[in-house]
Amino acid sequence: MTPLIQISGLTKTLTGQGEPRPILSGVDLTVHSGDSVAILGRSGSGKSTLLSLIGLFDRPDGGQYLLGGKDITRVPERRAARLRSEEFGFVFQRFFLLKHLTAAQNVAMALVNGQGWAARRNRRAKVMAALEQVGIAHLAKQRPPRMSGGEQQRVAIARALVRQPKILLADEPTGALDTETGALVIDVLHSATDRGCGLILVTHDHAHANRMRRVVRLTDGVLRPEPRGVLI
Ligand SMILES: Nc1ncnc2c1ncn2[C@@H]1O[C@H](COP(=O)(O)OP(=O)(O)OP(=O)(O)O)[C@@H](O)[C@H]1O
Repeated sequence: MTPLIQISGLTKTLTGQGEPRPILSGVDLTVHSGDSVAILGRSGSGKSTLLSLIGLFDRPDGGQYLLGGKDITRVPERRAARLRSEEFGFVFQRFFLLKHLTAAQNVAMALVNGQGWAARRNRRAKVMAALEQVGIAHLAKQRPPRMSGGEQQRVAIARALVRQPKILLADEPTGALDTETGALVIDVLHSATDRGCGLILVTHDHAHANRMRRVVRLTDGVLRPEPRGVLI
């Protein structure tokens, strides 16, 4: 079966104010439908940089990136924007919810606005299904300031899932949560893979990483498999 994501020899050098810094020097990564991969690595090793390339927020300098078998290594921004919204769901450490909107309204923000009663009914059904999927349908009318951190992150995950993305990219999604709540959020993210979604999780938490099918470590600009049980 064609992999969802097939990355080979990806390179990226970042040019800030100082000298250009090679961050990725030949990353290989293949993700299939229903796969889950945790990316570990010390702070500054380039995990977020890699995720931004996978999520098409930026382009690599070299290597190849195939999405569903199609070469998107140098995709122009217009098509990248469409792919970002149609193929990917994003979850970050910060929840980025609008405080004055309810949970359901926050999730609905991710859907294209359609006019008329049928479009509204369809949108509402999708929103409720996404909230149901993350276990907080009962909080649909609640606003973020009255929700716990874990509940807010689940709203953010529902927002990422409502368009039924093929790939879920999560960058430190438990960074702002306590251990127990974080584990629950990892459960919710992982359950998306049961429906065929591919999940890439960047985390510092070894226990959370160990919940994924595969664990890799970004060191010296390349991804290496992390032996199970040697997570320190
Ligand atoms: N736009 C940029 N220009 C120059 N350097 C950058 C830029 N963005 C990030 N960097 C540097 O690139 C390196 C990799 O950053 P990145 O955020 O990808 O690491 P990370 O592994 O995600 O780190 P952390 O675990 O702390 O989030 C860091 O040293 C960072 O300071």
